[in-house]
Amino acid sequence: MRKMIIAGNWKMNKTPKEALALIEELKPLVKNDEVDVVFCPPYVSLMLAVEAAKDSNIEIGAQNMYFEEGGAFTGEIAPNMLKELGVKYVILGHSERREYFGETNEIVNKKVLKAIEHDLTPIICCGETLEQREQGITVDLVRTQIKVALKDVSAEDAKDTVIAYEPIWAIGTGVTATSEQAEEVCAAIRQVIGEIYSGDVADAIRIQYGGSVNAGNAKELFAMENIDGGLVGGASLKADFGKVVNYK
Ligand SMILES: O=C[C@H](O)COP(=O)(O)O
Repeated sequence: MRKMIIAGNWKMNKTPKEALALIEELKPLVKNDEVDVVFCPPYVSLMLAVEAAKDSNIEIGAQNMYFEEGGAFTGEIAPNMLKELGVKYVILGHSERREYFGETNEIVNKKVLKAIEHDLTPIICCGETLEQREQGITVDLVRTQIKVALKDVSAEDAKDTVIAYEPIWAIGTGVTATSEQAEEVCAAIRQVIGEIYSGDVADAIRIQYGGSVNAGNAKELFAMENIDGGLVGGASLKADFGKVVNYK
C-alpha cells in the first residue's frame, strides 16, 4: 500500500516572514497520519521553514537545485546546501523551469541523479501542453520525460522517487484534468516504470497529480487507483490546503 504524498509548491510567493506565518497557520490544519505532507517554499525561507516545521508532520522541500557539487555557478544552489538545512525533498523539472529557464530532460536527469546521491527525494515533474494533448502525443511525451529523467537511476532508488504528472494546461488555470484524464496518464507512467524496472518498482513509486488541485476536487482525483497524492500550487498558499490534505 503506497502512502499518499501531498506537497505544496509555493513557487515565487511569500517573503520569509510571510512564510513563517503561513506555516504556523497551516500546521494544525494539515495533520494527517495517512499522508506525507511537504511544503516547498522559496530558497530564502527554507532554513526558517525547517525550524518552524520541526514539531509537526510537515517535511520541507526545495523547488529546484543545481546538479554540480559547488563552484562558479552564480545564483545556483547545491544539493549539500539543501541537505545541511534539513530539506528532505526537491522538486525537479517543473514545467515552469522547463519553459522559462530552459531545462531539458537531460538536465532534469542530472539533477535527479545528484539529488539521490545526496539523499534528497526528487519530485520529478512531467506533463504535456494543450497543443501536445490535442495532437494525441501526451502518453508518448510523458513516457520519454520519465525514461530520460530516470536514466541510470537504480531500481532501489527509483522506488523512493516521486513523480508528479502536471498537464501544463491545468497549471494555475483553474481548469483541472478530469480524474479519468489524470488517471490515464498516471497509469501510463506506472506502466513505463514497470517496463524500465519491474512490477515491484512500479507498485512502490508514488505518482502525484498536479494542476489546479483544490479542496473541491482533491477527493475525486486522489481516489483514483494510480494517483498517490498531489503537487499543489495556488491552493497550498491558503487554509484550503488543510482541506486538500484531509481530502477524505
Ligand atoms: O507545482 C504545482 C503546480 O504547478 C500546480 O499549480 P496550481 O495548483 O496552482 O495549478
